[in-house]
Amino acid sequence: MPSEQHTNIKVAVRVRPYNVRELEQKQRSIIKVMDRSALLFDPDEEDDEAPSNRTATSPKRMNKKLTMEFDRVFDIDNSNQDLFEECTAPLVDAVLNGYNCSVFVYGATGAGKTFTMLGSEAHPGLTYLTMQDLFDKIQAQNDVRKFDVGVSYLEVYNEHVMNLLTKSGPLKLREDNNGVVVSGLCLTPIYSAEELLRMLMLGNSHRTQHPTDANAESSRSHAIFQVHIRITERKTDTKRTVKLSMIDLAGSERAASTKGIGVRFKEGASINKSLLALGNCINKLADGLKHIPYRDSNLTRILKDSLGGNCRTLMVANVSMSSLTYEDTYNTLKYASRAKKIRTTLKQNVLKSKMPTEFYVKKIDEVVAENERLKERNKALEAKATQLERAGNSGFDPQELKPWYSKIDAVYAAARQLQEHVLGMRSKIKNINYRQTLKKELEEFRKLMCVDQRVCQESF
Ligand SMILES: Nc1ncnc2c1ncn2[C@@H]1O[C@H](COP(=O)(O)OP(=O)(O)OP(=O)(O)O)[C@@H](O)[C@H]1O
Repeated sequence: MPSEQHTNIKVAVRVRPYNVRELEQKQRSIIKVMDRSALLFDPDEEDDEAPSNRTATSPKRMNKKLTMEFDRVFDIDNSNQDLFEECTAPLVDAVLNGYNCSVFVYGATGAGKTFTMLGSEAHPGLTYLTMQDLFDKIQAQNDVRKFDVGVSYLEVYNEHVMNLLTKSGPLKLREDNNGVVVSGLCLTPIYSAEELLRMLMLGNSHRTQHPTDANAESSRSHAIFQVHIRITERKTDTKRTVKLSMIDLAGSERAASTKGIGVRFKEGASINKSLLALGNCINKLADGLKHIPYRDSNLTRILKDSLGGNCRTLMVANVSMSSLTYEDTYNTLKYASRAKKIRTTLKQNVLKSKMPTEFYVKKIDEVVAENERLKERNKALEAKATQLERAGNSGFDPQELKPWYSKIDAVYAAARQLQEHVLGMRSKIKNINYRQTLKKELEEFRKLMCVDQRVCQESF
């Protein structure tokens, strides 16, 4: 039986260094990293390492002087590699052990979410490092396990769910027994790390970006990169399906801080609406409430299983240390503190694929054998009854036969029940075989569709 454990969402905070604009404006630092897991928000003048940085334009000091604890705090000199080694490499092991995992980055525009998730050529981000590690580990286990890997890359832009890997219209979300499903989304099969990273780059190039005041290359959509892996144990044919999701959320800035107008304002409003819905879900989950309003936005519908489902989740809260982003940083840290309280339930995903049929075949053999045995016993009892009847005709008391008659009736009833059971089992087997045939055909069809799509993609 797969075991079940409860665990809290892990929250890491990453502080980014000053950018040129912040340096030019000589802003004071509103974050002081205390140690590996604590920071001081809005420190006192004497805690402030650069008091001379204060200018007349600096926002008024609020003196919150809040000490906040997280699972890990990464300071300005920590690299993407540091985050990978401490936070996402353990998730790769968990995925290969059959647990769904999610990583999402949260923070204001320009706070370093995309830098953390995607990085650059010189500083590869978490997605790149994690995928590389995943494929290295897959390669190392190839002798004992077979891996089928498929990826999808979606963006939620103005509440529309778009496929970043193929050019198609908005996709619809629907719910089934396995959770929220994106209708018409076809996974792209992947056979190597290079191919996977190519898909990632292709998706990134399709992502909606526009400059804002705070970030020249601001991502205006939420991006969800998912790797679906079917792991087959070569020895036992036991299968597990697991999912690793890497989510780069759009900036959580207040609409006013980016001064958007027209289309940009609509974007900002939509981003804020979905992040507000995310905040509501985080608050309710942290309070342990039963009803969580996932349906309030497409983003929260997609993140449902990462937040409240069967998933090991890591949230990276990105913040800048500059007082220019005082409110946004404070809000991000408040969100992150709330998220730390969310508990998820972890179950190892195990799907026994061939077992049920074998199991039922064995069971039917047992039932048929039992039926034969009862028939024999029945025959013997009938013969005995006839004998007794004859004996009764020769002066035997018929009352003595009564218990034998009821025994015979009971045997008949048991035999009838077993026969019904056998019929039931046979129809179950038929159903299973039929379902398996359909599944195979569906997989073939999907593969064909994927090949078609890739051919189309390549020819564009
Ligand atoms: N830790 C860091 N070290 C060095 N540079 C960084 C770091 N974090 C972010 N930057 C730089 O800051 C700028 C903004 O970062 P990024 O695009 O990642 O922000 P973002 O949070 O994704 O913003 P948006 O929500 O607008 O997309 C980029 O030029 C990026 O290279």
